[in-house]
Amino acid sequence: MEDSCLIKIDNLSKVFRGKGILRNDPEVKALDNVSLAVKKGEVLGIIGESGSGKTTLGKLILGLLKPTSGNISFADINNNSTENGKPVVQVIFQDPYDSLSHMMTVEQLVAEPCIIQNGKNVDRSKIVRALESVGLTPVESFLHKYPHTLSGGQRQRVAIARAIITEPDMIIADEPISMLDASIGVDILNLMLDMKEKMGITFMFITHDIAAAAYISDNIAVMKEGKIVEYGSRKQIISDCCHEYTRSLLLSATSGKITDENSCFE
Ligand SMILES: Nc1ncnc2c1ncn2[C@@H]1O[C@H](COP(=O)(O)OP(=O)(O)OP(=O)(O)O)[C@@H](O)[C@H]1O
Repeated sequence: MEDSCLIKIDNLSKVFRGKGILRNDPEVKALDNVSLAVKKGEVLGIIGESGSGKTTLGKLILGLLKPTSGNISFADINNNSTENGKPVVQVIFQDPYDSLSHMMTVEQLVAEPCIIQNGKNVDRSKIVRALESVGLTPVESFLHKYPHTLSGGQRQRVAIARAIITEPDMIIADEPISMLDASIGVDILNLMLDMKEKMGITFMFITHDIAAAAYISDNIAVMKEGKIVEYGSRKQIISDCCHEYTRSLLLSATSGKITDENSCFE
């Protein structure tokens, strides 16, 4: 694996077997021979319509699903946060209300991933730092709150604080802004960019919204029916895409308003 590479995916396929009592529902080939490299420190946008296999790809990287065939290799990171030298990969989901326990305070929610990872309590200062980094300040006013008392954007910030407290090498953000108002969504994208710059975190940004992908990504992979149909730098995908499907996503998303100058959200 090249030094610049954090994760290398080779010929990865995932077939979901038929469900139903007799397992006679048709098989679904959710991922079809996908090869892709995630580079250290980049934001890699994964875009495609519903059902194109984006979430399945994320779940395979996270180890939540087993591939039908193919291989995922991880760079040897040798940091202190893992025993096996593999990069720490965390996830942020679409619906922060669903992914956060309603019975836990913000302090407990942010501490939990560290307790699971290390089996011991977390320094309060670490929780405070994580909340500060995601802009939930003054921290004291958030520590004892429950998720239902927070706005959607604040809940997503708690979800991000939960991810960063484990000092991840990479975060898979699966449609993290699709349930938020546009301006709050841009704040979350800017927060992710900030974390990339300041903490060196690599992001895989899964979205059906090519405008959001264009705003934040260094490179973009376009998925259709389980395959990557086009891959390139943000500039190549926005200004010089080759595939008809990418062109149709660009047109339908913005009526042609996306440019290579990050202007889609301005
Ligand atoms: N556990 C499962 N069992 C059977 N089929 C599944 C399962 N998970 C996903 N699929 C199917 O695999 C295909 C890809 O799904 P996936 O969720 O990866 O797509 P997606 O691009 O993330 O879509 P969305 O944006 O709607 O989440 C779809 O046809 C979906 O119905």
